[in-house]
Amino acid sequence: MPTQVDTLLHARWIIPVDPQRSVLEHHSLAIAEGRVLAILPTEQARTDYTAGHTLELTDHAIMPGLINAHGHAAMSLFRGLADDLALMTWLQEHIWPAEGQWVSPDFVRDGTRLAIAEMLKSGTTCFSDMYFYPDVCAETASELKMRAQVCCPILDFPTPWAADADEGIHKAIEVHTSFRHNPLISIAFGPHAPYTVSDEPLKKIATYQEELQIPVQMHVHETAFEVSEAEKNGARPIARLEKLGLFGPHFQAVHVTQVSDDDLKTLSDYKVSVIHCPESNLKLASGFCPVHQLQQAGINVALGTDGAASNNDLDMFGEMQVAAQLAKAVSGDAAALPAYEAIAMATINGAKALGIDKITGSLEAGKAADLIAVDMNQLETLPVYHPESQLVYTRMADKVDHVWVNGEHLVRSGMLTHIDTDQLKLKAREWGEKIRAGERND
Ligand SMILES: CSC[C@H]1O[C@@H](n2cnc3c(O)ncnc32)[C@H](O)[C@@H]1O
Ligand SMILES: [Zn+2]
Repeated sequence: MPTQVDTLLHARWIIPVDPQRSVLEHHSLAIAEGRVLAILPTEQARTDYTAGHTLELTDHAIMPGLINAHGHAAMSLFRGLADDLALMTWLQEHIWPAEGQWVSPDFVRDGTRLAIAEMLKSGTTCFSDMYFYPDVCAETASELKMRAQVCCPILDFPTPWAADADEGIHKAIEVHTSFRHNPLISIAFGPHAPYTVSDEPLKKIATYQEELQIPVQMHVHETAFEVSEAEKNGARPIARLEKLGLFGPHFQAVHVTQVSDDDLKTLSDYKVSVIHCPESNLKLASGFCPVHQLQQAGINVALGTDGAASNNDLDMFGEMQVAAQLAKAVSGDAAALPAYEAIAMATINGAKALGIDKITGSLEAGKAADLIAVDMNQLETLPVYHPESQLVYTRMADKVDHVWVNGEHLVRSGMLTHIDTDQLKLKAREWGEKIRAGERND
């Protein structure tokens, strides 16, 4: 008797992102109760399983859903507001004033919805966020059935979310408590950067991290300016964070464009993950993350888009392509970051960084059914010798036909099944008009 499952997918290729780096041809994937039940040859699957829903994906590659390991989802409403500027000018003269004027729970809800729709449609099934009103972000992700790590912002100075760092820490613990039992959401501390959070709150975060097992994500060594200014005050940020007791496998260092030999050893010794955001680093002229060097030191490197205000999209396929190309240019080695490794960075390495690799990040029996099907039957993808290469080196975000998160079919034939995109566009235009006119109506 064949086993009854919820969904059966017969695919031309499956890229499970397993340690063997296998690409399976003419295989099928069975989904039951939100999880991957089995991956097996299609011929066998047709006799072993029956399903409520069956899809013949004859021209498709199935792979794990992409994990966007760093971003600021609600900033999608600031997309294109301030372009062609260096990080500190962009932040201090444009973005922080705009955030002071516009950020509210409604702004975060509308911006996060817009971002989630964009991410899902382009194959992202899990994102990490760091923004004000993280409770609203977590609620929105959960409502839209998207997996997320939500990092609660902590800064020394007043923001729309908290008066100071102590209040930020206190509120982070409250948000952690509220979402502790949500299967799609995990909560992290989000101390913004070494130059915006002083030693005392950082020590408190280290203590609470250990006690409550809450991960920590922070912008670290984003620019040479950040590092040289910190050195004038006594220490490089990585050395300072180590001394404050913040480092461990739970720590996610975003950007890391500057690394000395000592920095490299510290990150590797403490098993810190690095989140590489190549497009944002290029656009803000922040520097180049030495991915090849980090990987050779055994450091886990994941990928993120950063916010749409510094990118200007949330397309993880684009991020894989730029990461692979940039690694070759920076190291002078065309073998640096081959396509397969770019895919691993955008999937299993992201899951490892976020501490959810037992749940997602690869296609294995027992893991959540977080996966995507990409149409390879396109003028710019044919013929297909190595599907991984096509997925990384050509434009693929608009070829994502199907997306499942936790077994829920959220994108079907390129269309979001549960989100009204016309409504989202209307809201985005309304915010754009208000922000352009500079008028606030609460
Ligand atoms: C703590 S809430 C997030 C805070 O970070 C700002 N931000 C967005 N992108 C970057 C970046 O690349 N480096 C540093 N800070 C960034 C965002 O505007 C919020 O204020
Ligand atoms: Zn960022």
